Amino acid sequence: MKLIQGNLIATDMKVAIVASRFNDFIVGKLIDGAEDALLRHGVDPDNISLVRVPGAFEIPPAAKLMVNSGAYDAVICLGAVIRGATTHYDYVCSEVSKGIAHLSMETDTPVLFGVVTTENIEQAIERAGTKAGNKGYDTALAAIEMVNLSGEMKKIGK
Ligand SMILES: Nc1c(NC[C@H](O)[C@H](O)[C@H](O)CO)[nH]c(=O)[nH]c1=O
Ligand SMILES: CC(=O)[C@@H](O)COP(=O)(O)O
Repeated sequence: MKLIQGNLIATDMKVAIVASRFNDFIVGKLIDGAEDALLRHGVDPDNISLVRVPGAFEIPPAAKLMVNSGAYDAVICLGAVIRGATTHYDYVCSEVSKGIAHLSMETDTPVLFGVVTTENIEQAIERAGTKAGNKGYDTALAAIEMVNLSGEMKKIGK
């Protein structure tokens, strides 16, 4: 059986991070985690661009602009949506996940979903560098793997 998978080699990668400011106490930690993963896997700091948007709802349109620039090997989307007292949470989560998923399907550029969606602030803190790890780090690793995998899949049939 021929296994096709991506390595974690990132030395020549150009990466865009699109991160929302809402709940920045959490999102800032996700950005730190993503930057840590990228730098420790060899990405040049000058090849990382950070775009800040107001809230998670604004991530998909900003990510689309970064994809369409053609300047990046991957686009990492980071945010923190924490349930409040109304159904607003459900609509924001639904549209952000749908928007990022749709974008990832309409482009060959890997677009990664690093938006934590939690019932409360404690769950968000756990996923921003404490007992449940850092979802920003995890998402950046997935970006590196997908860029490598994309390169491998382009060799198929050649
Ligand atoms: N409640 C949260 C929001 N709400 C704001 C929206 O994302 C959007 O910016 C606004 O509706 C204007 O279009 N955003 C988050 O990222 N996290 C939340 O918990
Ligand atoms: C995820 C949200 O939009 C939420 O934080 C908004 O809070 P609320 O539902 O209390 O207005």
